[in-house]
Amino acid sequence: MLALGKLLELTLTDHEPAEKTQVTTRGVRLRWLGEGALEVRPPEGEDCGLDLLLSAGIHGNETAPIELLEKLLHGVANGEIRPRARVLFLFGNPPAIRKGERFIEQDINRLFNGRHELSSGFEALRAAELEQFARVFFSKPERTRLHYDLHTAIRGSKIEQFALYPYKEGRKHSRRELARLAAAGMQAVLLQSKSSITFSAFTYEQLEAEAFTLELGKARPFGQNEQVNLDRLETRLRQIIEGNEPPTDDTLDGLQLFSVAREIIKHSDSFNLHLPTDIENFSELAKGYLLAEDLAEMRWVVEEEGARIIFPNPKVRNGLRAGILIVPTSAQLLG
Ligand SMILES: O=C(O)CCC(=O)N[C@@H](CCC(=O)O)C(=O)O
Ligand SMILES: [Zn+2]
Repeated sequence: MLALGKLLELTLTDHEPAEKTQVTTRGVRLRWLGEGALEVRPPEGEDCGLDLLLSAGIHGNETAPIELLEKLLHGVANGEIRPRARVLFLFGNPPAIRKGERFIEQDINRLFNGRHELSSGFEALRAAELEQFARVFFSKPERTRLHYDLHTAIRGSKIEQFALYPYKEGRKHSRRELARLAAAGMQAVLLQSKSSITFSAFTYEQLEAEAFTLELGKARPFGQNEQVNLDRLETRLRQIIEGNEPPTDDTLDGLQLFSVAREIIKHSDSFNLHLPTDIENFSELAKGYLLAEDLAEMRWVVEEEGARIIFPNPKVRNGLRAGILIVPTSAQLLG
């Protein structure tokens, strides 16, 4: 296999390859762009016109998605996968991956869409660099742009695999993309209704990509991911990369759709979240339930019918989201 196919090894050992570009026997070009960043270009004449950004390790302890990207990249580098799409592989936070931790100083997935300019430190610089990798990659005109940012969650989930679909004023969520996600094994999609500061929100809002955060199971260390079944996603990604994806029907049967009712923001150190520490994502909360309290007698009481909670986390920094209250929605407004 070409040495550049071992991007994870290079990243884990903090090693810069001597040779930055390598070409497979099939004429596929691999180019190392910087730490944790590798571009794959299909041979001239075989390009199907898709630019696919695959990122993982935005949170360093979420290893199953990193292992999946490593497997796909090995397939490309040893000639088993024949890419017809341009692909950018990104490992988001290499120092955090090396330490097996979510982040070093601060959550990099709260520093996109310009937020890094208001901050400092390693993660702020890396967020700016990731934005630049993505901006350059998606700068070619008249091509289709797709970004999957792969994650696993801190806690277990009643719905194991799901996507978060960013929001941009005036832009409709695509039914075709939802069908593609269902075919890739996603069981639910959360349709966002406001701008955000995550990596997928950046590529969706600023670079005109179709972009998603994919949550694929529970975060565990490298080599301990047998319970995270990524077979359907892997199959679909291979097909997308090879440009031989079977057509999807647009019925969205079996795909549960949710919208955001409210984001729970932690305002102060007095924030108190009234949920068991082991509560699973998508747990239902009854109307009238006192979900959280903060200073100045601020109370978060559930008012919505069918409300569920995802990503509850009282340990986030003040000013950040400490959970999302979601409700079921319909496919009516899809484009
Ligand atoms: O398990 C958790 O609480 C967080 C899992 C995670 O990292 N989720 C992403 C979602 C990004 C998005 O909202 O699109 C995150 O919180 O960054
Ligand atoms: Zn994550």
